[in-house]
Amino acid sequence: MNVRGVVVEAEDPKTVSTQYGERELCEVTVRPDRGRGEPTTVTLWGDWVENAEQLEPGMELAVYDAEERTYQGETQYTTGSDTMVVVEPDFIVDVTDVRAWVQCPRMYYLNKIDGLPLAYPVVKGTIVHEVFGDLLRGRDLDTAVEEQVEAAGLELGLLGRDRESVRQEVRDHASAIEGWLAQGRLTGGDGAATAADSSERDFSPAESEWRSEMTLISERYGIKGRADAVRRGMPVELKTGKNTRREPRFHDKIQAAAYALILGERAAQETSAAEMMGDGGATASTDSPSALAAAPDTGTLLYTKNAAVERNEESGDLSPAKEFSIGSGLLEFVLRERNAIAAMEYDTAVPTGYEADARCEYCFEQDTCMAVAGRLDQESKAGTVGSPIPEAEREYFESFYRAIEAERREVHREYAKLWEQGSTERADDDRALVDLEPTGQRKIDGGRWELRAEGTGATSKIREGDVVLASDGHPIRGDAELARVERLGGPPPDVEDASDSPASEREIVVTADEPVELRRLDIYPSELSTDRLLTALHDAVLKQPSPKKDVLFGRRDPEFDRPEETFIDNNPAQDEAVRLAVGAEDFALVHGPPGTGKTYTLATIVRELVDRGERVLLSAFTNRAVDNAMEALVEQGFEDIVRIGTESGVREDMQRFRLEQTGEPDELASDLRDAPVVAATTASCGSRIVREQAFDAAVVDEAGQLTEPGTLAATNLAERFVLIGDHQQLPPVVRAENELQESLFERLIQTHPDAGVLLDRQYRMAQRIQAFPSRAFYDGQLRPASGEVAARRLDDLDGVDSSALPEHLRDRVVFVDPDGHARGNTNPEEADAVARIVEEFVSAGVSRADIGVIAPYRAQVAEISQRLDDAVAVDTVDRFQGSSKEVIVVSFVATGELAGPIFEDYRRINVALSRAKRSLVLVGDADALSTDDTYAKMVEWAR
Ligand SMILES: Nc1ncnc2c1ncn2[C@@H]1O[C@H](COP(=O)(O)OP(=O)(O)OP(=O)(O)O)[C@@H](O)[C@H]1O
Repeated sequence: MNVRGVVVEAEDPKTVSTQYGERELCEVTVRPDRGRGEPTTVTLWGDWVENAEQLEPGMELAVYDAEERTYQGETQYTTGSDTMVVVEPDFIVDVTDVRAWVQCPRMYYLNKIDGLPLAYPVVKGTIVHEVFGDLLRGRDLDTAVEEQVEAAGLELGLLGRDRESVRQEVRDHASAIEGWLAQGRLTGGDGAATAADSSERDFSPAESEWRSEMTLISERYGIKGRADAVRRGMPVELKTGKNTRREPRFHDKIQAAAYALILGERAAQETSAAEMMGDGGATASTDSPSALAAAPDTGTLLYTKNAAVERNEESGDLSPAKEFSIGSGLLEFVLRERNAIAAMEYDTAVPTGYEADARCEYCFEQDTCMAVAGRLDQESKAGTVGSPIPEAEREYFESFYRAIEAERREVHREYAKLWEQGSTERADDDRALVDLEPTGQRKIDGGRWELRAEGTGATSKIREGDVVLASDGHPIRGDAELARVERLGGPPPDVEDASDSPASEREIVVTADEPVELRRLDIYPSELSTDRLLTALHDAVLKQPSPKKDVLFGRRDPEFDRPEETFIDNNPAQDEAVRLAVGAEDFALVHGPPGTGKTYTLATIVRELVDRGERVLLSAFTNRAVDNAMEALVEQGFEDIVRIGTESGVREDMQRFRLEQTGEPDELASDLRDAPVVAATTASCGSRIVREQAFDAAVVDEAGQLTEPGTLAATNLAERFVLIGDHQQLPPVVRAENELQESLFERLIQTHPDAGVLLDRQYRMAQRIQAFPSRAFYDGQLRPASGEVAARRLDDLDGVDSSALPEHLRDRVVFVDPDGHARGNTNPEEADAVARIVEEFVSAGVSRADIGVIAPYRAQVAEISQRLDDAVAVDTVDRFQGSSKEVIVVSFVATGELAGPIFEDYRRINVALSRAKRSLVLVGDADALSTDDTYAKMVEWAR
């Protein structure tokens, strides 16, 4: 029997005498059904009391395989021998965090706020893990070592390591693995070879029951992680350290046992699914194994350094592989520790080290731990050093820490949707591509797999280059692998005339470590960006010098030493912006409404800074903006740029600037170190590689779209910074509602208006088009940059004759009410009208590539796309930010009473309305729109 509910009360533990002696128990009252059900009592016995003591009203508690009894007519539950208790099951704890927590709760916390540094042991560890995966996939040892060391070229170069010595070291580690694998191949691996096992003699590892790098997510226990390998259903973990004892280290066992817990859950699910199939889809048989009983009973730790230890120096057990048995006691312990983390995180508390049996004397993190505790005024078992930072800074740290953790919970909600939502619901929510038809798979370089399938033509948030969960039907319960999306529809690159093969238009191609029957792709919720926000916050508050913090915290005004020069002679505001940016001793802010030459000004700023001998970090929220800024630099004749990014992230014409990570360490490192301009997204600024770099100035575009810690990721790396953006356009993309929604740009422009310049001349919209956005969003300060811009008309375009348009479409701004009906997030009549309007413009001579259609919802985007040629760009506002078209058609979808601002936020409507140069057509229900003040004014303007 499973019970799950919201904790109403947890009583104090009591000790009672039982037939087994004195035992502790704790009674917990929960309300099932997320707090809506009638209260019921669950009695937690023995070791589970530890978790009961951590409970607080409001937390969720799940008790699996509880025993049920009736007491005075009331049904009660109690823990029995197979029972597993989970605190806050929706909080998804990473396996490596459980391991760190068991070592020391403060270690868990420090790892979380400081991230992994660029350090040789970390890089070597990654290489050895990659080689391990390669060996499992049947690759030759020398090739694998060679290629993986090569692939880490840049990191090794930055660490001053030469390739040959690293190769040697990795080979030593890898030969331990290979030796062990070879032994496994001969004997079946469990050391108890039998005649039957000899049939396996010729199997290469790839063909035996090995899975490398298995992504495991548990809906039952709220744990996730990536097991290095799973062999015959049992976890294998690789450690690049040495261990000359017979037994694996305790916290290493914890990690393997945590995977075993999830593997047990999967095995039990598979059994019950198989049984359900067996009895024709009826109920699962009651004697299917419990998840606990189905967990593998053995784990293996591979200490690869053991093989390289000098035998005459060390005594002890030098065999690299150490097996250990996993009993239910260990699995329960792992879960209790996981629960302790979830309970502490419930109110975003900070661990002290007293929560578990931390031993500080031998801890290599002791100094850091004491310093962090001292500066943030935290309690720590290790003690503290130094004096606390100012209170305002501590408050800032704490409030952003909480905000980022709230965001993390939202990411966890995304995980939960993987099992809570059915496949259709996920597809409707744009989180998955379902009903794919597998069309083939083949092995590619490096032993990886290319998987292909035919899509249904449906769209989702999944994009090429994304890492997704590829599965045979269910991302958690089915066979699933992390995969990279290589292609999503469109003609295959090697077929010139795709019209011969219409099927290929829907072809989906992904690559993965292991083959999966490709039937479904799901968005993989990643905590990477939340992790990076935390490290940026940590670096800003704990690592930045005081003078820099003084301006950030308003203790000092930013200073300027403006040059007298003229930089841009035809636009005074832009010119002033460059002067301000070049003369900034702390920071400068450039506020650029749509089309006002932000990118042009930014490129001038970067060039001028470099001319003055400064090293510049050029950053922005999206890859697209980074590429655009680079393009503007190239147009101004500046090419000395190194671009950090993945192949799929960087635009084709900017690939030539991209820094390869693979190759000769020295060369790669100096390519990066010597570059006067390094360009990277703010997310990449938090990577191990960029986080190590230092700059004189950071120039950040799209700063209005960045959270405050997101901006800090870039500004932390430089002495001074220039933020360019517009807080009246798209705000930061965050899920939680808290201070992350306000950008640093917006905060600073409000507190230090003198440090900012408003670019007030726009080079895009005809005067008639700019009128409303200028009035509604920029206090009427926007004006056309020239008479030519103000007077823009369709007829100026080659081959266009606006008199061929129907009368009602001839004005520069028009409103069309097609009398449609919204159905959910679509409005088919409106989609018909949009398609007709687009065709009218095409008939009047406008090229399809010059027309853009914007709709508030992806469903309506899909609805309209079906009716139009691919050459017309149809998308949501977010995808249009930063671009423009000659003609823009906006579909509003909504009919009836408006529930909110349709485009989520008025800033989005500003973006939508300001993309058009010569013609803007608004398609919507005038009555519905007029129920909202802002829209009413817009309709009035457009009519
Ligand atoms: N001072 C200038 N003199 C001449 N042309 C300019 C000047 N500033 C900008 N432009 C031109 O105006 C156009 C818009 O400039 P840019 O792309 O830099 O605008 P933006 O503000 O970045 O646009 P968005 O709002 O889309 O981000 C470009 O074609 C650019 O070359």
